[in-house]
Amino acid sequence: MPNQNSLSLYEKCWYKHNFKRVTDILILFLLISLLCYRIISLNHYSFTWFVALTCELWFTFSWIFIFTSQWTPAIVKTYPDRLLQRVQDLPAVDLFVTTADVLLEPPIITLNTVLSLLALDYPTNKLSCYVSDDGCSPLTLYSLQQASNFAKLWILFCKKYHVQVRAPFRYFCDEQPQASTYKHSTPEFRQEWLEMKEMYDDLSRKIEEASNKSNPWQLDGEFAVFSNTDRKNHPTIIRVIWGNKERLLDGLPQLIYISREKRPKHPHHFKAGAMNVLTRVSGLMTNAPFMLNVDCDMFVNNPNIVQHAMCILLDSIGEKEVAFAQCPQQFYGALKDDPFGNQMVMLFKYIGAGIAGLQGPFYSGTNCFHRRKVIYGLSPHNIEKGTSHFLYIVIISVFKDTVINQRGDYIYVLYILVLLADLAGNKISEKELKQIFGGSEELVKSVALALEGKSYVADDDINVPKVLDAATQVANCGYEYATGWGQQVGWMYGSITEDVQTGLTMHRKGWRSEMCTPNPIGFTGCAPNCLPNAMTQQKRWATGMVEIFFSRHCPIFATLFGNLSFRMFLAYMWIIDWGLRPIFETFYISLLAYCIITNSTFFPQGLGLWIPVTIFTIHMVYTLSEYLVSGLSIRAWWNNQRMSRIKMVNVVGFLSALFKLLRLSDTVFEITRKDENSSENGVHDLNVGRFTFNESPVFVAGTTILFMQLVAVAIKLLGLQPIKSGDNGCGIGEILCSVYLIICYWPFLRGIFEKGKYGIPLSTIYKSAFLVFLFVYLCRGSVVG
Ligand SMILES: O=c1ccn([C@@H]2O[C@H](COP(=O)(O)OP(=O)(O)O[C@H]3O[C@H](CO)[C@@H](O)[C@H](O)[C@H]3O)[C@@H](O)[C@H]2O)c(=O)[nH]1
Ligand SMILES: [Mn+2]
Repeated sequence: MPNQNSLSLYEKCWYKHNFKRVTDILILFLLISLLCYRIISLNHYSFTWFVALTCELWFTFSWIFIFTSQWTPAIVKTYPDRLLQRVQDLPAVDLFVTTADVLLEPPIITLNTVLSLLALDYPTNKLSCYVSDDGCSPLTLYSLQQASNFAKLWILFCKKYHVQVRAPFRYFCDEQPQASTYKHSTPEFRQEWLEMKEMYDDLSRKIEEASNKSNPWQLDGEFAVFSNTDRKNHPTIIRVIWGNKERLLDGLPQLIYISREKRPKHPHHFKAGAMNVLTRVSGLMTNAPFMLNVDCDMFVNNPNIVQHAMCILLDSIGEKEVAFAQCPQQFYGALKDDPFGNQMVMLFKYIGAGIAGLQGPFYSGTNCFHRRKVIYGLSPHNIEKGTSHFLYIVIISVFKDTVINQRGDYIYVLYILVLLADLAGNKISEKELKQIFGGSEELVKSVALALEGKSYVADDDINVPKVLDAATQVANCGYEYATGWGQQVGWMYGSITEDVQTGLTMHRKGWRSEMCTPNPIGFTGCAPNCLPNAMTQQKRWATGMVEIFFSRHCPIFATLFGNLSFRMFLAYMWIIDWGLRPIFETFYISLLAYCIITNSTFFPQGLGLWIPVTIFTIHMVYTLSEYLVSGLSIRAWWNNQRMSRIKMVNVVGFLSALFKLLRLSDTVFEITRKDENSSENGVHDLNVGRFTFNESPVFVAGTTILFMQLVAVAIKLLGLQPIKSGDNGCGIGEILCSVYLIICYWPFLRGIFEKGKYGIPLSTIYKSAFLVFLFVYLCRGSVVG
């Protein structure tokens, strides 16, 4: 029997989906045939054929991104029992929670997430929880203070009865304790259960009352700092809600509230900015070598999740190669049959596992365990970086003016410093550290120690003026000026999908990442539960991806000049394609309507028509079979098919990134609304899952597509198409596709005739009608012309 100490703490197993591979290759083959067909039938050459060829070329690329991403899926198995045998003294972990708006993210949700973190099955003296409040709300601070009183008893209760879900609102959502799920269903347990539930109800009532209090909130005593503050204009506020000076094993993990300074005209970089402040403040207070970050709605679903993640990060190989351990995102209270296509079950199952089998999962912004030193810019030791980094320096020098932002020269110097330091074996002098990490002596000291893998604690008691002053300094908005934060170190700036971009910089340096998927899964949160929220989230992602593609973080550079593996590059292109593909889809869909309106054709003729028909049929049948095999319904499959059409025309995301690139406007991080009981109140509601609309431009795009197809089909039915001599008029293929799109957009069609939130606003209808009028006019013009 092998020695326990020689066994690895986690294992990664690759597996094959043979049937999937065959289907994927078949589709690729058909796509390439279609391209060949286009090219050899150049005698049809026209503008429409050129547009069709370009779009189909892109769709083929898209397919390559997808199928290479899911070609070699892998699964990771972790062994926490081996970890506990081997590691006597578990490392400290700083827990970060971000919240930004008390209306969209009710404090009761944040509080539940915090409670679930405080109750983790991990030595409590090793945990410190930092809550960043970009909303600067006294209500959030108040809720956390109230929570800390409740937390002591809650933690005891959870540990005593091995509660799995430690977010009380989920645990108590049943009126009765579910006896079957607890071994300890004794009278004593039932009694304690009732007491805890009562206490939690009290707590939530208190917070609800405080939320409903008329404005302004009573700002006296401890809350006086919040008077005269605006969420966009206020000083730094840091409160140690619970310090654990003695570092008692059975105490409460430390709990710290931070609202970073905000001033108008100062860039705040949304979540990335908040994460960097959390990193610096925690660097001064606890400086744990590992950090977990979660969105305010992502509560712990497996109390042993830290041990599982540590198996990956402390493993002898993982230690040298793995930058972060990412837990998947799963959602509670899922609506039946996934009407808005945002549960992403299949996506995680196939592509998620596939990418995990490459250089590792993307960092997805939440549920992720990071190594502090990697966040501080360290590269893996065992990667040969000599030549590629030298090349990188040369390239950066050549493209300095175009690739690097306005603070060009300064950032450039920093770049070279970091790269040279990398080459010289990761030794950076204190002066250079100061240039990169900013002017705080204490922070620089703690960074130097963190980079060497040593811990640093300013003071046992974090609640003393010395520590708080230093922490306030690094949370102020001027601190980052002319430093490397957001450029070389910390969470990266420049894209509103800071997560993908930050993960990419790590992969570029040659780090790997691993998926951490114990059973039960580590975290659960809430997915958008109405169409406008789902579309806004999609739009944000699309924008962020385009921002990354057109920046110096573009994966093409990362694979050419960095250590991003080629297949990982294709995987990144798969996600970036969320932002690029809508453009091609929109052109393709418009082409369809154009051909019907002008009585022309862009589909292949004769036998060639079978190519797209076969691609479509195989794809539909195969995806359906995947859904059924995974135990999902036909309805769920259809909803996802439909939503992928509806979301893909979300060109608005692309356009807002384009406007930013052209410096016409700036992008905004629109926060996703979180609801405490997204499912419960919907179970008996027949309207749950029904499409609702608002004035958002994303609906103008959808309504325009629908009108376009309706007009096209009407023109065909009414025989208003121009007469064409010869046989190259519009055929059945175009009509069928158009009808298919109308079926996908059926909820929009209903929305035109509905009132209130179920109806598409008149202003949207007018805008779309105008656009379609223009489109038809131009189409007709092109025929006459
Ligand atoms: O200025 C801001 C904006 C957002 N947030 C926080 O960032 C988190 C993510 O926002 P959310 O609206 O929940 O984003 P999601 O739609 O869930 O987006 C996903 O994608 C984002 C990037 O677009 C990542 O940042 C998220 O972690 C990831 O869950 C939340 O906790 C917010 O409180 C801030 O702290 N400051
Ligand atoms: Mn979120």
